[in-house]
Amino acid sequence: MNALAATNRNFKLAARLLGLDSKLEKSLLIPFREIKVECTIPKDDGTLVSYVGFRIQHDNARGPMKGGIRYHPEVDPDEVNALAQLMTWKTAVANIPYGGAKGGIGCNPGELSISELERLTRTMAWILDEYSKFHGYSPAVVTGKPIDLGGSLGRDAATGRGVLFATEALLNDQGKSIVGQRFVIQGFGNVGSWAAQLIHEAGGKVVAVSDISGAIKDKNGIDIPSLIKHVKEHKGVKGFSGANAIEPSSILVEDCDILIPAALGGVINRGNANDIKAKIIVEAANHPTDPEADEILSKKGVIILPDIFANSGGVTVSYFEWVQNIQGFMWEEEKVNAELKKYIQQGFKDVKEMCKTHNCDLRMGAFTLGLNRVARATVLRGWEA
Ligand SMILES: NC(=O)C1=CN([C@@H]2O[C@H](COP(=O)(O)OP(=O)(O)OC[C@H]3O[C@@H](n4cnc5c(N)ncnc54)[C@H](OP(=O)(O)O)[C@@H]3O)[C@@H](O)[C@H]2O)C=CC1
Ligand SMILES: O=C(O)CCC(=O)C(=O)O
Repeated sequence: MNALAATNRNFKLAARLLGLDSKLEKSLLIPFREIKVECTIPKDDGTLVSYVGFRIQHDNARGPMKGGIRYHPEVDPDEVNALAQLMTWKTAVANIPYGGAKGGIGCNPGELSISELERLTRTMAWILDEYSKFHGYSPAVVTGKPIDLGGSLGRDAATGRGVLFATEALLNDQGKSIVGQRFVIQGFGNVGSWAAQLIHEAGGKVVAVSDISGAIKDKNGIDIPSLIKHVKEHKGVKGFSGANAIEPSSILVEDCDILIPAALGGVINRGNANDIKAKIIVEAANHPTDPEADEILSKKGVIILPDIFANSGGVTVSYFEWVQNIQGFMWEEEKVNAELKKYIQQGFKDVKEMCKTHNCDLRMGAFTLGLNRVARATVLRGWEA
């Protein structure tokens, strides 16, 4: 099932649980605005190359439409649409004053030089610069900026740290702690590597990890600081001497207590769901689990902390960055992390409350929470059937 069909299905299930008015339901599903552009840029060798880009703004009932940009050769409008919609529910679950949006550019960023990348998009600092050329210096218009240009301390680690806090909230609810839990992590980029490092520091055992270069395993727990050093030097987990190489395709079905997909969408599907051994899945990636897999995993008793809650640490600290820019006052990293913890703990309580009210799993708890908040804001702003 493609990302949009899967997201729409979850949306419709949640709308039914909430008993949402059918016209309101339809209006919440349709994106506010979809933009497609062709970016033609000169390559470093002087030839011209064209890339397609999308920006989908899904909903602004609760505030400005917020969301990142995905650079991937196979990015398509349906996927960006699904990701934009997920941002609307995610910002509502996190209870931050934003709507949802997402961008996508059909390119392989690894194949572009720094100057080609700047010509194509301009990254966060370049976006700030471009906007400021026309409107005056405006740091709050973009988040994820370098610290020197008004970025927030703690933003780099925020999604991984949020994953840790979300996992702790669930384990505490079960009367357990992170100490000694065995984790498998797919993806060792920004989110996966920070999650691994923070879980390791908190006493969890990361027993297997993968990235595009390969996969490694040590059932006694991988030394994550040494692995991070290795990845910096060798550009991937492959060849790390402190663990054994395993088949990358087996990463999701490795023996563990908690599985963290932190790479791509759609990786947990009916092809592998039956073989998953984890008792808990924490969705650090966006939409890693297909609805068919959701059903299989639910029958197996696997608990899933859904993406729109589990990976909300990133956009929450982006919100803190925006707040700091507007205040003109930079917070200490301890404050950023402490505030993030409060938001994630409150989010978990709110999701659980919806699970109780609607007798549903955590994914539907999060979807009903997000939808309900956006629906309320829409009606309060004067929506008429
Ligand atoms: N960054 C953020 O703040 C947020 C990110 N997310 C989501 O988290 C996920 C990861 O994002 P992020 O860490 O920022 O991205 P990165 O690009 O930094 O990292 C992605 C990681 O996944 C690896 N990877 C790619 N393909 C595969 C594959 N087939 N098998 C195993 N590993 C693979 C990459 O390997 P390699 O490096 O070798 O290419 C890399 O280690 C995405 O779904 C993103 O949407 C969600 C919320 C916020
Ligand atoms: O920090 C941001 O605003 C981007 C967050 C995002 O794109 C996501 O949560 O998927």
